[in-house]
Amino acid sequence: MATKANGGASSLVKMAQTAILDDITKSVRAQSKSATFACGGTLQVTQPKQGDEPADAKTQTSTISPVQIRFGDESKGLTATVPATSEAATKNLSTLIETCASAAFGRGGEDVFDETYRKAGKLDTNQFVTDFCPYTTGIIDVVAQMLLPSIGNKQRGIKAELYKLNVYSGPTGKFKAHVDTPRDEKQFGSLVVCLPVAHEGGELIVRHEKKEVLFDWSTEDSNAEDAGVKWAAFYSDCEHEVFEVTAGHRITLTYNLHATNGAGNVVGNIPAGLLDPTQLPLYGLLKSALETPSFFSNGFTHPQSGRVLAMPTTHTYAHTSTDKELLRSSLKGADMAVYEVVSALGLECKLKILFDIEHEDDNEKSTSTAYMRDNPEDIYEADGGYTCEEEGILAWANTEFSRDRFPESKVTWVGEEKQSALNIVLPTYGNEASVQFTYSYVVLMIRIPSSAERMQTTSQVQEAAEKVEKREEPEKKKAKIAKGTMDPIFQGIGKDWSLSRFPDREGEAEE
Ligand SMILES: O=C(O)CCC(=O)C(=O)O
Ligand SMILES: [Fe+2]
Repeated sequence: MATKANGGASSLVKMAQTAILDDITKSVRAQSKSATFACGGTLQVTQPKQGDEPADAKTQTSTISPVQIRFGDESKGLTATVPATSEAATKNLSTLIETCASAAFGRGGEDVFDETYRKAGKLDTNQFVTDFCPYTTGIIDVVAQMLLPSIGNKQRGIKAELYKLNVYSGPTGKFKAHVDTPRDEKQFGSLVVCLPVAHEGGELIVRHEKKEVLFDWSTEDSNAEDAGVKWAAFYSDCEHEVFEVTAGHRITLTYNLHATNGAGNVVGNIPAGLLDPTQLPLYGLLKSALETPSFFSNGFTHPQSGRVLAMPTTHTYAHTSTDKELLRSSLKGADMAVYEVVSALGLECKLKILFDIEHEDDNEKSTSTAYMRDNPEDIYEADGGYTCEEEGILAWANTEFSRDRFPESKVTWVGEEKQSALNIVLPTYGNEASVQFTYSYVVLMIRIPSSAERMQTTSQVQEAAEKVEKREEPEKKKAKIAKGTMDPIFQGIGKDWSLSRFPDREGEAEE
């Protein structure tokens, strides 16, 4: 009987445990957002000792030097250093607090001052500078990983924009429940950094659905071991509130967090002007080639005339089976340069994934063929019995094909890596099409129009440019000439290029 009772109790415990685990699993799986809508931490502050070695970039630690805030009118600037460790530092900190104007908040699209709702002081970013940097401290990397989970295998980046310095002072400093107003559609979150200054109360609470997280940064002694720089980041649309500061001063730096494409995902999405492809050495080389009439002059006798340059990439790429956009945006180094340059020159450029498959022919002789595919999963359909008799340049843009199906009259392979590129496929996928990630080289398929087509385009472009130039005022024109004296054609490896680099194989093979 006793055993049975015990058994009953233990199965009840088990049931309860299972229910809790179920809840946890559901909460995690339901939505990443509800599982992690806020995160935070502490950076310990150490006073630099004389003769200290500068921090080693490799050993990123959560320890930082005291934070400095420089403020004040021109030629009357002061520096407040926190934690304040001297009388002079405490005096400057008091001046900083006095300098802060009342902070408003938005209500119905207007800035409102209502101390029952928000009682705080503020400095705008044109009134102070600080040496605190959320990037070098590692905060931004943590936030990116916690709050901006990758889409597919695409990890986005964060632009943290310093917004205000705020002071919530005792006994009644506060900010009642609100959500932050996004300043553009890329703003996804807010970061609050609380400086080591003694205060009581002033907890930050962040709510999402029925969950809430409390950040209590109060400290009696800003030099105490558990003091330090505290931070919290959360999605802007989560309601949050700063409880009353009952004593001391709670001083914060706030940042608006914007999502960016992140390193590794920028190709094809670079904001205008940020990267100038005409400054890349390859630009001059390719531009002067295109301007040379004998460079692939006749093209291919089809309405979609021209020639395709097939350029295997110098790096391998991890890619999912479905997202072609992702593949383009993650091109790196030299491959990225090629893509940006050919796009800047108005050439069409498609990406094909390069696979190498071993076949056994009728005589059991093993051969290997490079297949170019849009989709890694297609490889399984292609393996064995694959024919592509009909395929050719007409379909280059849209269909899969194998390298050996392209006579040199249509496609020219470029790049020294091509042999090894064709031999290397890192088969991280097994024999099941369900495995999502593969690594492979990619081929940049660049369509070079015939020289006639090129000349037409150039003269159209020139005509349009001349028309614009005629309309320009003389001053503007002068400035333009002065700036443009250094033609990119004559820069970098453009100088070394010669026609002999393009043997006249084209002539032989032309149809
Ligand atoms: O100081 C804080 O913890 C939050 C401040 C805040 O919510 C804001 O500035 O919008
Ligand atoms: Fe807020």
